[in-house]
Amino acid sequence: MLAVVPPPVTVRVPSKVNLHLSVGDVRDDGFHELTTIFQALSLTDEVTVAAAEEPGVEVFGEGAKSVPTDEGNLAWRAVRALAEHVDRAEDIDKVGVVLRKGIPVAGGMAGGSADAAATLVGLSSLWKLDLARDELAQIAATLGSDVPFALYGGTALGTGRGEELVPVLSRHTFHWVLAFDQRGLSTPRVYGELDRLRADGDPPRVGSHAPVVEALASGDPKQLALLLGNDLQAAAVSLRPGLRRTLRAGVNAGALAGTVSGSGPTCAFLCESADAALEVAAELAGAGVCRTVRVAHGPVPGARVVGGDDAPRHPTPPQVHA
Ligand SMILES: C[C@@](CO)(OP(=O)(O)O)[C@H](O)COP(=O)(O)OP(=O)(O)OC[C@H]1O[C@@H](n2ccc(N)nc2=O)[C@H](O)[C@@H]1O
Ligand SMILES: Nc1ncnc2c1ncn2[C@@H]1O[C@H](COP(=O)(O)OP(=O)(O)O)[C@@H](O)[C@H]1O
Repeated sequence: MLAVVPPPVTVRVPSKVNLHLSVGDVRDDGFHELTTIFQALSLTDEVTVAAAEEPGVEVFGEGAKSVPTDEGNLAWRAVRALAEHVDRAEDIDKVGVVLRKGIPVAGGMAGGSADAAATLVGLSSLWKLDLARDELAQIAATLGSDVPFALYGGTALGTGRGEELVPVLSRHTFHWVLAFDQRGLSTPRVYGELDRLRADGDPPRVGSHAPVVEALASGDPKQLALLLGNDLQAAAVSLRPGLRRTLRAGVNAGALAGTVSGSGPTCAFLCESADAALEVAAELAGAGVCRTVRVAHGPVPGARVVGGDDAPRHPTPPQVHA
């Protein structure tokens, strides 16, 4: 009898920007207590999970050369974690994962976390596991602090180490320009630099997240722009001083405000409209302060199946290269 091979499953998964990131004390487990507001953006990765004779991960696209393809890849860790969760560890020898990256690697936009979340969704579909998203989120949290958010997407308040999520009402669509830097920044290094800055002095801290929640409900980008804040920004700028110039250039190009995304070095600029974002992107691309510029909008949904390999592809967001 012929074995029935299930068709490959492709999952599209968003990046994120932290609209507000308040870093508290270091906990006993080495993680920092966070209060953050995530927004999922239309800059995405696509992850295909398939039954394969050769198991493993292949990576294409943005920054592919710097992504590990061994056990260090978060997508592969997701395969292992899900397989162990459903008692099918022996079956991972028949799983292949292909990553098509649009999210910059080590860019502060949670690309690796996105791939892990997409792999959980893709493999549970391939294996017809019918697991609730909340169950996947529990596995996701073991893989990284940002992984649960990539499953849900939208706009959410994250607490704990970032993995405890509550949705936040966000009216309308916000338009962003993203400036990718030449090289990535390591997340643990940026948290370490913040600890060092705080030991030496008192870098400014963002206030309460409550006004950000109100601005999101109002849907007014001008109101939100005044409130963007990130405690990790000082640390990212300390490690990569050129980011100061990038942040200035985005605002000079007409953005309402700019922020370092998470641990950086990607800078995210909030714009008044989709047209304004295209204008800011074009001007920023010409300013010579970053490697590449992209436009994106948010909020968008979390990791979701878009079909098999031959399913029609959605257009990627317009891209402007520096
Ligand atoms: C900074 C943020 C903001 O959303 O995102 P990125 O900029 O990396 O995308 C996150 O806190 C990153 O989350 P994620 O990248 O999943 O981090 P994890 O793998 O869980 O942890 C990597 C390392 O970051 C530090 N870490 C992470 C989260 C946290 N609440 N406190 C920490 O101190 C720890 O040094 C940890 O060993
Ligand atoms: N699937 C993946 N995509 C990108 N990076 C990955 C992946 N799996 C593991 N990594 C490693 O994780 C590091 C952080 O990657 P990423 O999630 O893109 O950045 P950030 O934590 O800044 O949002 C990378 O430098 C890379 O070595």
